[in-house]
Amino acid sequence: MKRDCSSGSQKRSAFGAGRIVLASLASHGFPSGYQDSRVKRFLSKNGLVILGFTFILSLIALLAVGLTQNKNTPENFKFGIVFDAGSSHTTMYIYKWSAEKVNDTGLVYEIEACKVKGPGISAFASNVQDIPVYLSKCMGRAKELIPKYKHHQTPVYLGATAGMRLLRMENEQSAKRILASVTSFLNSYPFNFRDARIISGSEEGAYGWITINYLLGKLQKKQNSEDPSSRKNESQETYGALDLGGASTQITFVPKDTNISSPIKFMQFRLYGWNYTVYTYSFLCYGQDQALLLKLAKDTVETPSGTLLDPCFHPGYERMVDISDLFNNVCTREYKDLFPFDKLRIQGTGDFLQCQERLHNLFPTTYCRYTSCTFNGVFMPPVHGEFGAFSAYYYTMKFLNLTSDKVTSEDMVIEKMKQYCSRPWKEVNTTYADVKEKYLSEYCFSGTYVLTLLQVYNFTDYWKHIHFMHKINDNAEAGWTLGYMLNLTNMIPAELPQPKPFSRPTYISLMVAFSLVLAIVFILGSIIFHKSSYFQK
Ligand SMILES: Nc1ccn([C@@H]2O[C@H](COP(=O)(O)OP(=O)(O)OP(=O)(O)O)[C@@H](O)[C@H]2O)c(=O)n1
Ligand SMILES: [Ca+2]
Repeated sequence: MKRDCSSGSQKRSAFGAGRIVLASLASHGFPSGYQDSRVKRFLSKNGLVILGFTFILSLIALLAVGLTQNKNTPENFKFGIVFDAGSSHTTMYIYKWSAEKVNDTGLVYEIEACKVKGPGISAFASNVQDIPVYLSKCMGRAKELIPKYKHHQTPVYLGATAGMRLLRMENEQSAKRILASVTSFLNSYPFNFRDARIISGSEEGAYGWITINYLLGKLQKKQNSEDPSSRKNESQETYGALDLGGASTQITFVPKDTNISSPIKFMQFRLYGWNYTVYTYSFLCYGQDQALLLKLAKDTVETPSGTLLDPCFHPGYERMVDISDLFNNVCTREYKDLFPFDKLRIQGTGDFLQCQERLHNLFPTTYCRYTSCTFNGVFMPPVHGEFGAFSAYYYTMKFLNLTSDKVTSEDMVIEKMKQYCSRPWKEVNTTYADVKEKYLSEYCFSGTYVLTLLQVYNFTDYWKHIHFMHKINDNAEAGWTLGYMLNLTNMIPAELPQPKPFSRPTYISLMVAFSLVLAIVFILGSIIFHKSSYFQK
């Protein structure tokens, strides 16, 4: 009882302002008790209406603020341009990604692969003045595809590979002049030009490895695995990378035993919170164009006659090669000799087994100072894991219809090659009239070369672990360029990005739920207060 009285008086005193209103109404001639109860009723009725109204308004405002803050605003995209200045040709890649999701993996898309018309950039040693015309078409394409207001913040890189490495060995000044001309031309565009340089063979191998594992989601998948032992799980393991160019070839993979003593320093990467120990090696002169020159040079030295019967070309195929072109090259220089002819006539015989025998001569494997070697006495740990084979590995095997996962053994490839090489050139040429003659005439050679190289690497009983690939998951082409850009723009963090505690829908739901609870508590409190003060009255 005592408690009730005291609470009633407290509540009445809280309405002190109401008393002043009552006093003024009383002075207008109403009996004060009557006026007091009417005003109280008015307040308790309309107070509830006002409170309810305010509650609905607040709820709408809260929802509006939450949704506006979190609504799907048009994504803010970023772009990056990388020129792959290879030995046989140059391609400009444009990549696009969402600025908000910069550190996630698999989110960068290749939106353009512009093939520069003409030879590789190293062919411009004596005509650097033609470089602007050479590159301008693809740069025009970049201006078209990237919104103007993004130009100044779009980085542009040019990386030159084995063709320029060979030119630098031959004539460093020429290589410098080419890069200077490229730099000044690319600098004249409104983009954010970063640099034009010759990348090393190890970089080429490592960035190719990063590219395919990024696109295959092998780096990010580990993010979801809390248990480090699950790294042993095959699906979590990285893919090795096999890249075959015109002038060099790279092999890169995480060896099974990373503790073996190695004369070559393994590369160490920390990506998304995991350490990787990676073996990579680049064989200069073992790209498929240089390997063909190497083979022809050796053949010419061994049987010096103006005509070469060549089992690596189709029967009926003929080609003339300048002796000066054949030997005026860093890769073949050691075979240079005086010949009584200045042109070599090649006549195809189309014999796969003989071709393979000759190609094996390019890979001396007897000499090895280490626990295991590949060829030329180069250390290489045993191949391990799955492999992605791209660039000329892919072009060649794709043409020969050998990229399917159903091709599970080397024998299947051998059978196909035997049959393909023996086909007369005339028939091949008419069947594939739409294929560039330079490529078409060499698929017997290059198919045999791919097979031989993989045998030398010891893939003979391991064929089913090779996956020939070009565009991965429709995102981007396999190659070193994407990995190069991801690295230079710091898009692959060393540590795992910290996830947000709540997803957006959870965040909004929690905000609404707690606001509702607050509002209900407030309304209930008000009702209880009004009721009790009313009854007390
Ligand atoms: N559709 C195609 C395209 C290219 N090629 C061959 O593939 C090789 C070049 O491969 P690529 O990866 O383009 O080499 P580059 O990058 O130019 O050379 P490198 O990496 O050695 O600098 C060349 O021998 C070319 O004839 C092919 O056989 N079929
Ligand atoms: Ca290449």
